[in-house]
Formats: sequence, structure tokens, C-alpha cells
Amino acid sequence: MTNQAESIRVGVLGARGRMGLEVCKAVDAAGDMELVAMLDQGDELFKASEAHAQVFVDFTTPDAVMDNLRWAVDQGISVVVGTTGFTDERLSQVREWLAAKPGVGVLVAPNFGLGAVLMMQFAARAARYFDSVEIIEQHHPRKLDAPSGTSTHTAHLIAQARAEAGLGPMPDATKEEVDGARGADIDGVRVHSVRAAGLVAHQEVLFGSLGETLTIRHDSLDRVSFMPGVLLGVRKILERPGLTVGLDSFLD
Ligand SMILES: NC(=O)C1=CN([C@@H]2O[C@H](COP(=O)(O)OP(=O)(O)OC[C@H]3O[C@@H](n4cnc5c(N)ncnc54)[C@H](O)[C@@H]3O)[C@@H](O)[C@H]2O)C=CC1
Ligand SMILES: O=C(O)C1=N[C@H](C(=O)O)C[C@H](O)C1
Repeated sequence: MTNQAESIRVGVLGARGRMGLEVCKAVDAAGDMELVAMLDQGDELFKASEAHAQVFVDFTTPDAVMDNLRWAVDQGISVVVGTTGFTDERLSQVREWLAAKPGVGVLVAPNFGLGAVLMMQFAARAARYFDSVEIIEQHHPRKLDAPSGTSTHTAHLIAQARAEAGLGPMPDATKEEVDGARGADIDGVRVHSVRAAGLVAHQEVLFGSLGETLTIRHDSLDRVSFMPGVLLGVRKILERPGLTVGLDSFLD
């Protein structure tokens, strides 16, 4: 149980990675948190329970995250997850683990940037009014996965909004002469992944209809952009048992 007067004891998984390093700094600087464990590949997770971590923050890899989550939930440690690679099957699995551990919370957020959360909400709102929509996500070239978790989540939201509005497939007479030329098809929404040195994390959602286009764009220019969202997740997760997907409900 949390004593609200005390600091929240936080363990960071992936602590030597690009995001993990930034999270360690942010937690360390937060007056209401204590950084009790910094773990990376090869470190034993039990060190975090020995340090009495109440919340884990996981920014590791899609290959590693499920084992970390399983272990944390079993130990009764709540988790704020930024790592990508969450399919519906993975989310169902996490729900199953949590069902046996009432009181434990897991937040899986495809993007902790507050602007990115709004960009996804705006895109979902615009989706019903346009014939066409495509997503262009742009990231640094050391990113391991494509398409990004953010673009996949955005595509799901847009597809859901289009279906609810009764919209059919988008107009598109193009024959793909080279595989991949039209990007990935996620729930009927084309997603194009750009990787280039100098980029951090960027996404455009391009809508089109008769005689007009609407572009909704978000840019993370520095990984500090994710920290207010991560800290919000850490502060709220102890009061939110079960699985929460996306930061949206924590912002309300
Ligand atoms: N949700 C969000 O807002 C954001 C999500 N991400 C996602 O976070 C993940 C990490 O991104 P980066 O920090 O850029 O990657 P990175 O490659 O710089 O860091 C990953 C770290 O995890 C470590 N690691 C691997 N297996 C581990 C294990 N079993 N236990 C503990 N540590 C382990 C690696 O050694 C590495 O230090 C990616 O999936 C990325 O897409 C990145 C930025 C924002
Ligand atoms: O790997 C990254 O850098 C990022 N990953 C997340 C994603 O795949 O959407 C979030 C953000 O785009 C940065």
C-alpha cells in the first residue's frame, strides 16, 4: 500500500537506454519520487523488489517487455510501460495476469508526449469527416520497430472512428508496382515509416476530402517531451488497478 505522504519508490527498466536515462533523471529530480533501482539487460529483476520498488517504468524492447511485466505483476509491483510492440493478444495476456492480482496497475502508453496524445485525439475526431487519411511517422534510425507504436495506435483510432461513422474503404486506384510503395496497411489505414539521422519522434496525419486537406502534426524534438507524461503515469498508477491503455484517461 502507498503512504501518500511518502515518496513513490520507482524502479527503471532499460535504465541505460535513451529513454531510460531520461526517466532516471526525471524521477531523481521529482520531489515526490525516489529512484530505488536502475536495471538494464543482464541485471536481476529481484534487485528491484529487494529495493521495495512500488512502480516500475519500462522502456526496454518489444522482446523483453512481456517477461518484465509478468514478473512485476506477480510481485505486486505496478508498471508504467512505454515500450512498444503491444498487440491485442499481448494486452489480453496482461489483463489475465492482472485479474489474479487485484490492486496492481499497468499503464501501457504508446506515447507519453502530451502533444502526441492530443494529436491522436484530434486525428480520431477528424476521421469521420474525410474520405482519405494516411499517416507518416518519422523517427531516429536506431529505432528497432516499424511502424511506430504511436502510428499503429492512431490507425486503430481512425479506423474505429471511420467504422462508427459508416465510412467505407478510402478511394485509391493505385496498383503497387513495388512492394511497400504504399506503406503498411493497418486496419485499412496506410502508414509510412521514415527513418533518418537527426530525427527524434514525429508524426503527421494527412486527411483529404473534396478540394481540401488537413494535416495534424506532432514533433518530439527532445526526449524530455515524454517526461511529464511518464511522471504523471507514475503518480496515478497506484490508484488505477487493472490495465489502462493510453495516457488519455490519466489526463482527464
Ligand atoms: N511510449 C513512449 O512515449 C515512448 C516509447 N518509446 C519506446 O521505448 C522503447 C525503448 O526506446 P529507447 O530508449 O529509444 O531504446 P534503447 O534501445 O535506447 O533502450 C532500451 C534499453 O533496454 C535495455 N534492455 C533490453 N532488454 C532488457 C531487459 N530484459 N531488461 C532490462 N533492460 C533491457 C537495453 O539494453 C537498452 O538499454 C522502444 O520500444 C521505443 O519505441 C520510446 C520513446 C517514447
Ligand atoms: O522509439 C521511439 O523513439 C519512440 N517510440 C514510440 C513509438 O513507437 O511510437 C513513441 C515515440 O514515437 C518515440
